[in-house]
Amino acid sequence: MSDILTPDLCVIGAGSAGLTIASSAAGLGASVVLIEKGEMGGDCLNVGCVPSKALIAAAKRAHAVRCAGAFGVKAGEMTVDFAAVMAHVHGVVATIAPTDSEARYTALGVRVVRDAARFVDTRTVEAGALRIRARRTVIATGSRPAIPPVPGLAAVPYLTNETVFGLTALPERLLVLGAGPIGLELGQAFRRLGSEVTIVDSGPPLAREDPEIVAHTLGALKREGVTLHARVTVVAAKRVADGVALVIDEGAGPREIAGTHLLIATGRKPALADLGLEAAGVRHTPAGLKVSRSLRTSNRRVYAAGDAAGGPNFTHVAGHQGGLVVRAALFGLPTAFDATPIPRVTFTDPEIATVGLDEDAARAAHKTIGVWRWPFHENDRARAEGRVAGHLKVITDGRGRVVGASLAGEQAGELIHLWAAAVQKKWALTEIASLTLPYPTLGEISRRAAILHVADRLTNPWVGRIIRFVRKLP
Ligand SMILES: Cc1cc2nc3c(=O)[nH]c(=O)nc-3n(C[C@H](O)[C@H](O)[C@H](O)COP(=O)(O)OP(=O)(O)OC[C@H]3O[C@@H](n4cnc5c(N)ncnc54)[C@H](O)[C@@H]3O)c2cc1C
Ligand SMILES: NC(=O)c1ccc[n+]([C@@H]2O[C@H](COP(=O)([O-])OP(=O)(O)OC[C@H]3O[C@@H](n4cnc5c(N)ncnc54)[C@H](O)[C@@H]3O)[C@@H](O)[C@H]2O)c1
Repeated sequence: MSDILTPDLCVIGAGSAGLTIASSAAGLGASVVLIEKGEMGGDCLNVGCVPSKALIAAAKRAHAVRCAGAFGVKAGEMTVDFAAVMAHVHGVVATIAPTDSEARYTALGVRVVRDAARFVDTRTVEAGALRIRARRTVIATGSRPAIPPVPGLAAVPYLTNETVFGLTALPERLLVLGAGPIGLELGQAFRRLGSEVTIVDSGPPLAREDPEIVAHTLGALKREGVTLHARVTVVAAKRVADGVALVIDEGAGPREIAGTHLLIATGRKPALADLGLEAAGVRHTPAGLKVSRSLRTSNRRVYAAGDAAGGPNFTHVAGHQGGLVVRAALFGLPTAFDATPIPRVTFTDPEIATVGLDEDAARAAHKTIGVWRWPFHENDRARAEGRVAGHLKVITDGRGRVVGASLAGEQAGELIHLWAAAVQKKWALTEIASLTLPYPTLGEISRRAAILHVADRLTNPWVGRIIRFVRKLP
């Protein structure tokens, strides 16, 4: 007979969501069982954010060496040692791994079970020889690459984020299917490391972002030699002598583009297979789980968080949702997940960062809006660094409160922090205009955009009247 555990909380999946939930719940004194069938740390640590950003960091160094001549620095002929690049990537993963490890979570008081979990009834989860009958269970099983139904694709070798970081040799000619964050981040990184890169998408690149912002990154990719075919029909995939070919149609009939390797980056699907959701009474569709705003499933004892809950698929969203689930599951407190004020960053060069409403959504939500832009080429630090591509775009409501911001440019992922605070705390743009910020920094871009709004207000006829009145005073 199997052992039965009866904790307060059973968490399935030790990725960003599951780890946040397990550590916070254990820290609050709850008894927690955390079940993981693969690597502790999930996608982000092992095959997602961490290795991709480490690869991007190596590629950035290669690019900096190539561009050094513009600063009067001659570096000689540059070579990339791909094995050493991958050693750096795996080294970064290894340095972070102890934070997410079984040993650390056990020390925090969490019972870690290394096995596949599945529901056997509405309350009980089975993992190997164990049965866990918890007060509340959380599905934090993440997502897997969604493989599109392109004819012939199943018969050709392809990479996904789950295998690309295992490459031991630099792909000579890399085809990337999908121009979302994964396709563009990895496509640019491989190009900088020396691959020929062609990216293909059936829609627009980075469709969720503002096209005027995305344009800066697309310009950089083109200048660096990445070929992009957007809004094309992908007819088929097939094997060719030295690799793989995609048959695409851009309106003039089908034609073949070939590569030595193919990377599929066409989105994600929640990882829900073999979880016994029927036995659990957890309703779901092929698109994912049905969850309420408080992240509760159709079974009142079962919650979901992170990619498994349907996204948006970001580590900080998984962590944020984890916090909400702990509040709801342990304390019965009301919670509601709202994706709008959560920022996101695409780590291309230039980076793209966004928070809140875009211009169209703001127009739909507010009677009047303000749109304020400031370009990087007007910033002294950006000029000194030779990093002048990009601009900031800020959206305000009729009362001058910040409802959204988006930018492409150097360190956009850092610069968005101020705007995330402004959106989340409902600051007026005048508050940012009134800040005194250090010179010369990229962050001054934020204040310059905000000052435009103040200047606009100063053209108000009332301001002239006040000045004329004050003039008359002794
Ligand atoms: C290439 C790439 C780059 C990314 N870059 C970024 C980035 O820069 N910034 C960002 O915010 N986000 C990024 N993301 C997204 C981020 O990785 C995910 O949003 C995040 O990992 C989701 O966390 P999670 O806990 O929901 O799922 P996961 O991290 O996927 O964890 C789920 C865990 O559940 C386990 N599991 C599944 N089923 C079972 C089962 N039946 N029993 C036991 N265990 C199970 C899995 O093995 C896995 O370890 C990136 C993703 C990819 C693919
Ligand atoms: N910097 C980050 O935070 C970061 C980085 C990487 C991934 N992620 C997360 O992971 C998620 C998945 O990333 P992604 O880039 O795989 O997905 P995505 O959904 O963002 O983009 C997929 C792209 O593939 C295209 N596509 C889909 N089917 C296609 C087909 N049959 N033929 C051609 N093109 C097709 C879509 O039009 C889309 O542009 C992201 O949405 C994001 O949430 C985040």
